[in-house]
Amino acid sequence: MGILEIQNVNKSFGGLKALQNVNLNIEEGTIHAIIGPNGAGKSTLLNCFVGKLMPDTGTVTFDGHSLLGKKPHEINQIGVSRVFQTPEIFSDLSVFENVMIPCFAKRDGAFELNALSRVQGQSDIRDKAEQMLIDVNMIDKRDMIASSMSRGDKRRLEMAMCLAQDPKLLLLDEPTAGMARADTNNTIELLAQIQDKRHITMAVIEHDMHVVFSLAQKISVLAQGTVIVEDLPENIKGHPKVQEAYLGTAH
Ligand SMILES: Nc1ncnc2c1ncn2[C@@H]1O[C@H](COP(=O)(O)OP(=O)(O)OP(=O)(O)O)[C@@H](O)[C@H]1O
Repeated sequence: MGILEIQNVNKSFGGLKALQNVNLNIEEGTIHAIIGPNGAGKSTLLNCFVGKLMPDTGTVTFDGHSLLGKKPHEINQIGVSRVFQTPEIFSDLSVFENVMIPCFAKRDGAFELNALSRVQGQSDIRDKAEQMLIDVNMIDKRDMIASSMSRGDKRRLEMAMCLAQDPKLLLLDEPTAGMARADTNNTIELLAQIQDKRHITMAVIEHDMHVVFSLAQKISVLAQGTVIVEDLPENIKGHPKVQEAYLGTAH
């Protein structure tokens, strides 16, 4: 039994079959990479996990709950958080203020912009925000303004904001896209550290094979809307079907 189970998912856009009979199981506590050439259907699949797209047929079940028909915020509340290519942070706020926002939202079920002004005395929120920053090794940067940080540090901050929601599953959509090598390595280290410490399940869509093979414990390869291979990383590299899928589309 996986924490996320996808069965027989199909999705077409007009005459284009973007997903065809997709089956995928993500085991609890693992990092599972979803790879494949451009246009293979990776983002379409991810969008079916977060309530952005409704499959035409099939089921998507997370921790025993069907995700189909649920709104993105409802999916988030049952424990699924998504990390985008560009870190989603509040640029004008400090690192610490950024992390307090999801702490309030988790505690109160919603966040009001004026909540930050009445943070004095809210020691539970402050303690939690501090812990999140310690967990991502950013406590020394708590007073920095978010916009002034490197891409890798912005990613680190965004991860602290995600962790504040106490997710059971993190969906990462090309988390190192456009990063310099140093920031990419920094992000790999961070994700490995988080998984090691918190055993959060992660599904990662990624083109950078250095990232994929550094992190993934299981890899599903999508091509033309179908999962062509699902296996351990050591069996993926030389797999003839994978090589065929990537021929001419090397990244
Ligand atoms: N909203 C849409 N309307 C029409 N076609 C779409 C839509 N979204 C995706 N597609 C098509 O579905 C197919 C799969 O696209 P998708 O973005 O899921 O692939 P991908 O594997 O994420 O690609 P990439 O690695 O380039 O991001 C592509 O042919 C794409 O053009």
